[in-house]
Amino acid sequence: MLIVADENIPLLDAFFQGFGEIRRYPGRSLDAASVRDADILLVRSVTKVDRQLLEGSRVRFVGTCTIGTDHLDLDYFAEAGIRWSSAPGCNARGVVDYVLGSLLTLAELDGVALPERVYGVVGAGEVGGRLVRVLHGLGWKVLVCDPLRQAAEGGAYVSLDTLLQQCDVISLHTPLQRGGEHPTWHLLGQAQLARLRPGAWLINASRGPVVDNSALRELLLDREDVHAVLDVWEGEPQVDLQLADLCTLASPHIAGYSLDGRQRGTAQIYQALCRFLGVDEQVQLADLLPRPPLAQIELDAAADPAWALATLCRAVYDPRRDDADFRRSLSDDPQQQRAAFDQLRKQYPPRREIEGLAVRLRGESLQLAQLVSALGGVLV
Ligand SMILES: NC(=O)c1ccc[n+]([C@@H]2O[C@H](COP(=O)([O-])OP(=O)(O)OC[C@H]3O[C@@H](n4cnc5c(N)ncnc54)[C@H](O)[C@@H]3O)[C@@H](O)[C@H]2O)c1
Ligand SMILES: O=C(O)[C@H](O)[C@H](O)COP(=O)(O)O
Repeated sequence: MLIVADENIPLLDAFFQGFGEIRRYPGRSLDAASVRDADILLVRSVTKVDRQLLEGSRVRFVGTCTIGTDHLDLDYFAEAGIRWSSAPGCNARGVVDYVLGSLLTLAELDGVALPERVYGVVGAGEVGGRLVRVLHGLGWKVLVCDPLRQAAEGGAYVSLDTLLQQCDVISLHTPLQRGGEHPTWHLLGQAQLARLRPGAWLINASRGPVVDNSALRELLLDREDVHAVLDVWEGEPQVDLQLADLCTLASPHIAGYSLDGRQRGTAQIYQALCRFLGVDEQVQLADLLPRPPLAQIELDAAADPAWALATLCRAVYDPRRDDADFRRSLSDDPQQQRAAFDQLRKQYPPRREIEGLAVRLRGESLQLAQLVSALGGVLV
């Protein structure tokens, strides 16, 4: 069996070598010739997998080691009888950690207390749902907009208009949908952006085109009170340099790039492939994932909760490093800029997740215990 795979999928050998030959390619250069003889195709988000790529090939199964599926032509897969799998939720926690780290930075810049802000989460699936649970656990006020879940479940969801009107922080977690009943392409266009509250913070770690990037650039030129955090970009790896400059935090689509999340993505596709082939799983992620470098944190029960929150989050991950690396990489030469975007992602340093962080409390503090549990930490 021949497996053709994006070279940036971690643990390819560990999970897939038992199935046959693995041929690796840079994801952006995968073409019809490289996949023609493949039985199995394993990709990341940078490869458009459609009729043009697959027609005439032997590919029977496509696995994308990502949450997003907007790069897959699922209608074509159905027509051609090609089975597929994504990796739902694999790196959702990494995105939550990115949002938390961004909030901490924005709060310091604006001199505001995070519990006093009203949070708006757009899209409450794997990522947004986890974020809502963390924010609720911290006792902060959260409004959620998810018309699909609202229609399916009812409950306390609000419209995007209400969210924009009432929330100081807007965090976007929808898939990229160009059509259908609830399209998300330019969900935040000029009209919606103009409704951002004074001093609003906008975070987009979903897909670039969910926000009209030109409209956001114009807004930021006009509204110094607004902070934007962008991890994803319209047209990436090409980035609007002026927009990047106007963003308070900017990064090259790495919000979900925790080591755990990336390796989980591979593991989930391995499991899906085993199901497709009807074979038993031989490899377990738990045997491969290294121990986190931060073994444990000890907090005194008298610690200030705001300080404890920042300390716990930043001990694990601080997006300011990614912002700094990204800004250093930006170049007026478009080719160089695109290459640097991909390079930063390819060489992304190991980063772990806050969930599971072991925390010892010296003394008793219900407030700190609740904070640790809201973050997904484990009290030891
Ligand atoms: N930046 C990154 O590194 C990174 C990492 C992981 C996921 N993502 C992206 O984040 C997004 C969310 O991922 P997820 O795993 O939570 O997806 P998901 O499918 O689990 O959840 C998406 C939610 O959005 C809702 N939704 C759909 N259309 C909507 C609309 N018009 N308005 C409001 N809500 C709407 C859906 O009902 C669903 O509950 C995706 O675009 C994914 O590709 C980015
Ligand atoms: O969809 C996802 O899972 C994320 O956006 C993920 O971070 C994409 O990573 P990539 O496939 O571009 O390496």
